[in-house]
Amino acid sequence: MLDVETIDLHYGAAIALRGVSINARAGDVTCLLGRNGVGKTSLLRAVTGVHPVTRGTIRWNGDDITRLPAYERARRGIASVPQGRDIFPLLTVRDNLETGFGLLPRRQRRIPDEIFELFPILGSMLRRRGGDLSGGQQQQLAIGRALVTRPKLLVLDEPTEGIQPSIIKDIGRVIELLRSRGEMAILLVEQYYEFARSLAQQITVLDRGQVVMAGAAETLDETVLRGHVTI
Ligand SMILES: Nc1ncnc2c1ncn2[C@@H]1O[C@H](COP(=O)(O)OP(=O)(O)OP(=O)(O)O)[C@@H](O)[C@H]1O
Repeated sequence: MLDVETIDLHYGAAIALRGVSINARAGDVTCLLGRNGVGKTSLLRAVTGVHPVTRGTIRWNGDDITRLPAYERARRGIASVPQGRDIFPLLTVRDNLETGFGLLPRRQRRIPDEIFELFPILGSMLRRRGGDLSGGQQQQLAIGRALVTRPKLLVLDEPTEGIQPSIIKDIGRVIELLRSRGEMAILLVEQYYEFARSLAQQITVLDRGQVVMAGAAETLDETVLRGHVTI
């Protein structure tokens, strides 16, 4: 279980998050919604340890991880699928998948077959360079790469951005499958409202760095929710 408690986050003197709290538990997709620039990516950076918080606490399965470096959080099972995917363009698909091996004990350093069952395209493209893949294929690779580390918290930043509808459906199916096993917490940032709504058990809405709405997806008023996320 992830517990983010009243965090602030700054870029220099500018405040990007103010008193933000959010939880994410195994078996749920927790979706973070909000317009452009409200702080969604900043919250994910705080969780993954890419950017420090200036106030508040982040706990993971009861441990205070607020000051832990990103690699130590990754080692504890927090994996990230970043916005823009960050695929290494000159490395092959296999090499991209293997970049997570450093976190794993030696005996676990193999790519689970399951990743090729979830994303068959990756199996057929293992020797291709990452940069030669389409945007949708790169997104699948980014998710596959995160799964290689056997995460317990999967953090996804706008996985549908710039992706064709058929691959969006595939990605949605994979997220739902991973969730349904009940072993993984999934924290999803999305701008594509219907996609988010169809997957989420919990929803938190940010506006100008603050939480303006939060709760179980079915309890939130659709009209108010849409009002917060549409431009
Ligand atoms: N590295 C940075 N340095 C300075 N300001 C930043 C930096 N990254 C983000 N910001 C600012 O912090 C605020 C929140 O940005 P953030 O990227 O977290 O929002 P977001 O909700 O993820 O937006 P988007 O949907 O566009 O990705 C914005 O005002 C943004 O300009």
